[in-house]
Amino acid sequence: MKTSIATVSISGTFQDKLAAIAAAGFHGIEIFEQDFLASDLSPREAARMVRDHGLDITIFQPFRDFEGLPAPLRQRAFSRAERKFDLMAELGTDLVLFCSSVHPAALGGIDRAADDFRALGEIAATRGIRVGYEALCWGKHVDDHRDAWEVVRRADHPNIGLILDSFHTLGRKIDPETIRRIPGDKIFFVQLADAPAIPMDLLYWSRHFRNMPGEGDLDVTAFTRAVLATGYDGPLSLEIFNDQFRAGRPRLVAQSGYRSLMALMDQVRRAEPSLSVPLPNMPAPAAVRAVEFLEFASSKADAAALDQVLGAAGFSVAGRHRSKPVTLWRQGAVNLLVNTSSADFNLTSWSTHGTTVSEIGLTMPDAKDTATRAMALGAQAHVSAPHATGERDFPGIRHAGGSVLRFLDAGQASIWDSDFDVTAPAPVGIGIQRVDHIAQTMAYDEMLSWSLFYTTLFEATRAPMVDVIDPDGLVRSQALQSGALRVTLNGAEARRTLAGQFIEETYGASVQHIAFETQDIFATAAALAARGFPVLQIGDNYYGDLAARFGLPADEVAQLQALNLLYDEDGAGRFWQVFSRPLAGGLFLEIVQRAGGYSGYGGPNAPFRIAAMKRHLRPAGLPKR
Ligand SMILES: O=C(O)c1ccc(O)c(O)c1
Ligand SMILES: [Mg+2]
Repeated sequence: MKTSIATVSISGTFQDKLAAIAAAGFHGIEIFEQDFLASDLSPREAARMVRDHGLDITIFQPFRDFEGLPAPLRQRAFSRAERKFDLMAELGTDLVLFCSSVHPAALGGIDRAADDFRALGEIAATRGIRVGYEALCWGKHVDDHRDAWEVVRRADHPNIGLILDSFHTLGRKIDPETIRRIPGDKIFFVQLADAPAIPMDLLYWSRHFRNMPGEGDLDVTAFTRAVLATGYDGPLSLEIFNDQFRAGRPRLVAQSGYRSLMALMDQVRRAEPSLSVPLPNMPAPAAVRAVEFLEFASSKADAAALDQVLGAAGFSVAGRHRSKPVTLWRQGAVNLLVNTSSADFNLTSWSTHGTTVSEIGLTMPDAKDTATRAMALGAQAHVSAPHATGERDFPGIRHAGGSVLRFLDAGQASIWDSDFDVTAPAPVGIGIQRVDHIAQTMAYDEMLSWSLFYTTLFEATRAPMVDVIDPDGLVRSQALQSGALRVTLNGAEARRTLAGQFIEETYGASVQHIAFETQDIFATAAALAARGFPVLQIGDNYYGDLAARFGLPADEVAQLQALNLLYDEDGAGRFWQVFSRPLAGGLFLEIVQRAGGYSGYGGPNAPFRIAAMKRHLRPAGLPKR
């Protein structure tokens, strides 16, 4: 099976696109005519450039408004087609996509269209060209793959075949099972795209909101299963029209395309084992057992401030790494590592971002399996510096903002025995028991990619995306959960938002805050205040509104206010939060309590929290910028 992606899916010049697509591991590209025309390459130069990147041209597209035209428009459409066949000869490609007509003068009738394609097939045959017909779901007369197939069937010409595009089938809610009755050898090409379930005009939805399979809400897996059940063994090609991708980083978008195709094929194979899916086996996705540790990259001088905050949050030093200047801070089941090494990856991370979360250690049912799956999905391995004797090498991959995800084994001896001298007994602490969630900040146009990263690598679920109102712009938040791991991805569209500032000031660090869980937030918050933890002060207006919204008794509101706690409820339960002020670099901490199965993240409180942080960052008395 060949993997392919349309040039329209990736931003940049023709050359940028090719470089990103080749680096991501695709076999071929669909040349979207506009992308070629906009370059100043001759067809032969373009073809050479494609070959030099080790890629094939899988198809040339689109040719519009061909079938069903009356004379003299019909003759003109044929000569237009012949000119494109000339161009294809120079490009060295033999397959072209004709999409169903939207021409105002086009006449309906399956037989009329079939006659046009049969005549075209005769011309194409003399040039060794094959023509595929695709139903655009907004086509004037043909808007359904079943009608397009009927046109192809009646054209009855070896050089005329069908092209299927998951968007046009699924976007129009056509049952993909109907594909199973089409003979596989008459399907010339297959395009894949997903899209979020937002009701809107089909054409507009298609041209702006498509995304990679797995990033949206369409059942691309069912579509692909039906396609492969026909015996089709041609390319599977991503054709994604998306405004963010057009503006995004070519390499990241191409990588997520590759990841989405691999994960899709893996899903297809697992759902329908009788299908032949020509792809090497990869281990199944697993749920995260535990967030085993978070590691901060810092320096000797910078770590002092962090140490102070961790101490005030009830953590204490429980041990040290055997061979590196890494301190283990513990409380409950939370392990925080503070690395002050002036070498290797730690130095790179700290000098790029300042004190930053450089590694997240996750305990998996089988660490090697997770790492193998990550690599099969196109992840980059993180190569560690040589280890001292006795220390183990845990597989790691590159993650957002240049950080590392490290996989540890549930079954094996613990890293705390092999790599650390754990000296102190389990510290008492102030009630923090585990990591509740990790909040990662990124540019808005990277959110879909990182969300796909989690949902394809792990057995994970994603919540609906929510909007968070920052006084200076909108931040989108996407929560994901895999077993014990909860993450929130925050996408900053505006630079002056707190999230946008964080990205700018840390040169693109990822983890903006870590939330810990306690079972008694009132006791924990009181201890924080007593220990000099830099608690974020929440404005009085918030508490007035809280009393009104939830009908809380006055003494309870007063207690929340005294401790600077934020409060929320959902259908299931109750939720309390307390935040630190932004620490140097903008990183901050949160402590939460969940009761009765509350599953959110206090979204309604975010605007108040952000406003309070901004007041803190811009203290009264300083001139406004
Ligand atoms: O939006 C379009 O016009 C368009 C063009 C070619 C395609 O393959 C397609 O799916 C859509
Ligand atoms: Mg298409």
